[in-house]
Amino acid sequence: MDIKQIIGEIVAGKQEVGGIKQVYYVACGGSYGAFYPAKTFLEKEAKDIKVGLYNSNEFVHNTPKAFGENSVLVVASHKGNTPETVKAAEIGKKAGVPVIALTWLTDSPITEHADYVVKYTFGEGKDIAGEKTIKALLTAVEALNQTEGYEHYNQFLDGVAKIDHIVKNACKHVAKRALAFAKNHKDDNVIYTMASGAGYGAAYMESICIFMEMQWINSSSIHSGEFFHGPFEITDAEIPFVIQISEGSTRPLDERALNFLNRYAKRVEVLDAKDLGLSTIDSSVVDYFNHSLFNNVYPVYNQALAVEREHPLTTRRYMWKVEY
Ligand SMILES: O=P(O)(O)OC[C@H]1O[C@](O)(CO)[C@@H](O)[C@@H]1O
Repeated sequence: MDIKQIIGEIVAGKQEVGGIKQVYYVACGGSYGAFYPAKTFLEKEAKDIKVGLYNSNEFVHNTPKAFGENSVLVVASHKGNTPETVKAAEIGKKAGVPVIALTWLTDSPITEHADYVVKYTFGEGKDIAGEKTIKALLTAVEALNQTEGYEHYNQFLDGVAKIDHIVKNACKHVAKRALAFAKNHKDDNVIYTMASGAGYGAAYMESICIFMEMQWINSSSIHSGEFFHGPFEITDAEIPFVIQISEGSTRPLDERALNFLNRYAKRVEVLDAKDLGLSTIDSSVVDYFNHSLFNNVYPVYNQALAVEREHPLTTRRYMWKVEY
């Protein structure tokens, strides 16, 4: 069953009780970040459907009161075995809420508590349109289109059809810059990321899953709009930033932050979605494709950084090794 059919079945099943009123996205770490575009999509485009994005353990211990007969729960876990995400799915299943599980390993614990299991693409040469981020977005787009209606549905599907090509070209485009970045930053003990809008999740993932988890470099993902409300005080010629300049409605926030960095910082890596080819996607929907672009361009930098620092991306000292 594809996502359109899954949502169709859920919508039909909820007709008697008043339809879908809330969609909850629940996951941890990289999977949590991948839900960011779906969350921002429903926040902005839906009039009647409410959306929640939760860390799994927060959802388990602080379950929203509205979670119930009008809800849909979408969980994601790459290997399907993160205990708090499995628990969140179990809570959904027990409450009779339809649970959609996005996972790469379909033979995993999370699938025991899922009504619908959706496998996504992953790894070398993957189809970007089949990734977790786009699958999650499609649950949001279908939920909206099949209830309130979504005027830019066709433009969105056209964006899905274009994203793989755009991302693969962009990765080639940054290859040289990524090598230079890796050389320039190999000895840094802090690198900040900055972003806004639907693409913010990519900056969050780069900070927590790559710089902190996989490279043991201090980091924080600063929201471009929030930069001027505290973080900008740490700016100087030595402090490194990676800034995402998004395409779409929040671009002015990113440009304002970049203008400031251009005056007071010296070590700024600019990832501009416009330069990277995202503008071929219709402006009515382009916001929601920033994440897929940035999140797939970062690995070109990450591989180069890992080689230069002689610190493989697979190295962990605590994760999956000790009790936590
Ligand atoms: O539940 P998932 O998606 O398998 O995530 C497990 C782990 O993978 C990461 O997303 C990346 O290693 C971590 O943040 C997280 O703890």
